[in-house]
Amino acid sequence: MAILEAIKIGCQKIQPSQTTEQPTRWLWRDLSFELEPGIQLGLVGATGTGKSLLLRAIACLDPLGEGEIRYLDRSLSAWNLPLYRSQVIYLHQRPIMFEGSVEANLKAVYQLAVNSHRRYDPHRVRDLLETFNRHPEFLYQPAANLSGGESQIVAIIRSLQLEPTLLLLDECTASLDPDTTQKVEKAIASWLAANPQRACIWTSHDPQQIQRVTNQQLILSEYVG
Ligand SMILES: Nc1ncnc2c1ncn2[C@@H]1O[C@H](COP(=O)(O)OP(=O)(O)OP(=O)(O)O)[C@@H](O)[C@H]1O
Repeated sequence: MAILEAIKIGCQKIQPSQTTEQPTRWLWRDLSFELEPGIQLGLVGATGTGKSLLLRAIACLDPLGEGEIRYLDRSLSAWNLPLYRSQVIYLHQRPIMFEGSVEANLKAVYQLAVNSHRRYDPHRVRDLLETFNRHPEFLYQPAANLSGGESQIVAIIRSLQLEPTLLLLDECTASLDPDTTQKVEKAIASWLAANPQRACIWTSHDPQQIQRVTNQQLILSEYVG
């Protein structure tokens, strides 16, 4: 069974002004695809073709104009949203950090009701820190002082510790050097290999990265209708 299925989905482009009479323009339309377990799917398309928007629609952060997305054979509208979001995690290029230390940021997600059955696992976090060559003292750094790249690392660890089923990686290595980027790619590959029911979707402005990490690609192009 596919983890995710998109059926004839479409998203309208936001019009510059609500008052002027303009024909509806679609970023993408009639888009259908399936994501099978074990797949790393690359979303490919020029700037502004709606790659982030598609990831955000899958994460239920932006509405679709038409069509349906199904996760584990159930329409997104039928899912309990917090439960869905505990399994399907969207990683933004510029992650939001909460106040407090790195460790406080990693622990904060367990305060959400949907994660209340899970426990913060310091051993798992230590292993993840090692993956990124970070000393355990990194946990005590104030999150407000982190660089863009360090914030991305914390956001990736924050997500991976929750063992999601589907990761939506929106240019998640954009602020990282090549060595750290490689470490992220390895961490994602290990997470994927640990459970055959997992999958992820990448967007990246680096075509070589898309070639390197993904085994399927979906090309988005402007809808001409
Ligand atoms: N909620 C929304 N509904 C419709 N259109 C949107 C919405 N949010 C942003 N847009 C517009 O959709 C277009 C695509 O934006 P998006 O960020 O998804 O592109 P992208 O392919 O990820 O671009 P890039 O490669 O630059 O990251 C932009 O013109 C943006 O203004």
